[in-house]
Amino acid sequence: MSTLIIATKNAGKANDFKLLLEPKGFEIKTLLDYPEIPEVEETGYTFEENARLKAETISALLKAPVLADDSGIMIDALDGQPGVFSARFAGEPKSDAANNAKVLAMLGELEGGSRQAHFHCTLVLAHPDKESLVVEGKVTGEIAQFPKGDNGFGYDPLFFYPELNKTFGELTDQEKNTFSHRSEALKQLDNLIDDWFN
Ligand SMILES: O=P(O)(O)OP(=O)(O)OP(=O)(O)OC[C@H]1O[C@@H](n2cnc3c(O)ncnc32)[C@H](O)[C@@H]1O
Ligand SMILES: [Mg+2]
Repeated sequence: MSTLIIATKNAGKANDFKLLLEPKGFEIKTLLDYPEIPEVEETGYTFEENARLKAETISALLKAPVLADDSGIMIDALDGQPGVFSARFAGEPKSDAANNAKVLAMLGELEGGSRQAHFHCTLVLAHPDKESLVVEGKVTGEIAQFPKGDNGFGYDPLFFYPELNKTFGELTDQEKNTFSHRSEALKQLDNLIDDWFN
């Protein structure tokens, strides 16, 4: 079985990756299993720059294959904000509740059609001796008028997905991992990963 280290400390993402990759035969570890690894500063201005920073830095340190995810939510009415700054949109310390409250306050009374948004995910798979692989995925929806559902993490309770008439916070793990930006990106990676590993 191949071990794959995910360069994340986000328990919600870690859960998504375990559900998506363990059935494919990978043993998944995350930075929660390597507390000695220092924080990688996300100094990039694009998802790809940040995902590369996380994957390539940790892969060099651990001398092992490492997958990193940089993701976020982009809201049309806010010119794509919070985007790359999604994790800390409402400042430090990072708080999902404060981020969601800030988004709702900024959108105010805007109606459904004007609340379009999408989640974006860039994945970078790095190896000390190989060119990194880069893939991406997205999913489109709307920002709900108020948070709904306790599942998932981050902006999931605000992200209304019209196809299922539910927010991502109301989806089961399996539903989220069928339709999410992360699963879209992993489908792209799936076509490439076997060749890359061998
Ligand atoms: O960098 P790592 O350690 O992976 O964890 P992070 O939470 O800081 O992750 P990012 O830098 O990629 O920031 C992504 C933010 O975008 C939001 N986000 C990304 N994917 C999401 C998802 O599937 N559901 C809800 N919110 C999501 C959430 O607020 C994340 O904190
Ligand atoms: Mg981060």
